[in-house]
Amino acid sequence: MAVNILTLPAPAKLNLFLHIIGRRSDGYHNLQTVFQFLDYADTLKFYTTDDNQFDLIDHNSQIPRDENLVWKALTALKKAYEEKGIGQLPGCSIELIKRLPQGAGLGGGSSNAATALVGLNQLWGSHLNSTELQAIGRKLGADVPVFIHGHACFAEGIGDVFTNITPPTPWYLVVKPNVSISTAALFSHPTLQRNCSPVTAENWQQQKVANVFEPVVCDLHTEVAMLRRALLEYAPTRLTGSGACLFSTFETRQAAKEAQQQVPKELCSFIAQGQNRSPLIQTLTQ
Ligand SMILES: C[C@@](CO)(OP(=O)(O)O)[C@H](O)COP(=O)(O)OP(=O)(O)OC[C@H]1O[C@@H](n2ccc(N)nc2=O)[C@H](O)[C@@H]1O
Ligand SMILES: Nc1ncnc2c1ncn2[C@@H]1O[C@H](COP(=O)(O)OP(=O)(O)O)[C@@H](O)[C@H]1O
Repeated sequence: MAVNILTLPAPAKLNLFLHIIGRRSDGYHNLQTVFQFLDYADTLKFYTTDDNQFDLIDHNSQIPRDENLVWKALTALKKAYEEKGIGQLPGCSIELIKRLPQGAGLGGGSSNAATALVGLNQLWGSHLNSTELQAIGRKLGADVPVFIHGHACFAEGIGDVFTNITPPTPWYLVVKPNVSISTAALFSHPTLQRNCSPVTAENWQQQKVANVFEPVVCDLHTEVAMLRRALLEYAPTRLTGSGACLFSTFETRQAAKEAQQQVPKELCSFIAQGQNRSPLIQTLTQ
């Protein structure tokens, strides 16, 4: 009989701002951004298996197993353990319970991958440290390392070099317009601003920062532009990552709730509080 041995959250992130400061020879872009985690998450449940095999149980994401970042993380970590000469890993089945919308700029897939790496590493004997897990995660996606890092931070490089910060923890109303956005297509869009003046971990809040994807996404999708204008009536509002989610910032949950009531019902939306540490890391260090 399969036994549940570990349950971990895979939280959403917001990019409080996002600047591109240059293009790299490998096709990636050098960014500056601030990552903050939310208390809103997918869940990964880890089970023992009777036959010592590996499996992914995924009832609602519709992603083929081989393309699922949880499966890719499991495969990559198994390989790293084998390379270290640590053989005969205990079988394990991971159940993925999704709440985060996809293609949302909330990093759901990356967060799932990071949580799988951290959880499996714990189950298999914690042979890799955070830096080693981040190196494996980076190959799965630029956004994976920050979820392993686990602290709110100012990030540079491709989004994988971190300086911890303590941003305020307001309430966010997060709204996903009904549009689908490809991160890769946006990074190669001709009108994207790629030469922002650098800011620092110390001064970004005093500078006029923005998300460079926001004007491009609003030009491509009028529904995002309209929703942004509507939300701006209630609170400061910005795109997270490459979209499509917008987030509005409130001092109280009540104020966020009142604004949520004005958002058209067909748009998926939720209220979450900003966190200075990822709920995943909080769980592991309690
Ligand atoms: C824009 C951000 C901001 O946090 O988030 P999302 O909108 O995805 O949430 C990330 O940089 C997205 O990271 P992630 O989604 O992991 O990117 P990857 O899978 O590694 O790459 C997807 C595509 O984006 C491009 N890419 C990504 C990161 C980066 N610093 N420069 C890039 O040019 C890559 O060339 C690739 O074509
Ligand atoms: N477990 C997963 N959860 C969400 N998306 C996944 C997962 N595995 C693979 N993906 C793929 O990753 C892409 C980006 O998803 P996600 O990380 O949610 O992006 P974003 O931060 O851009 O919203 C999705 O289009 C999806 O096809």
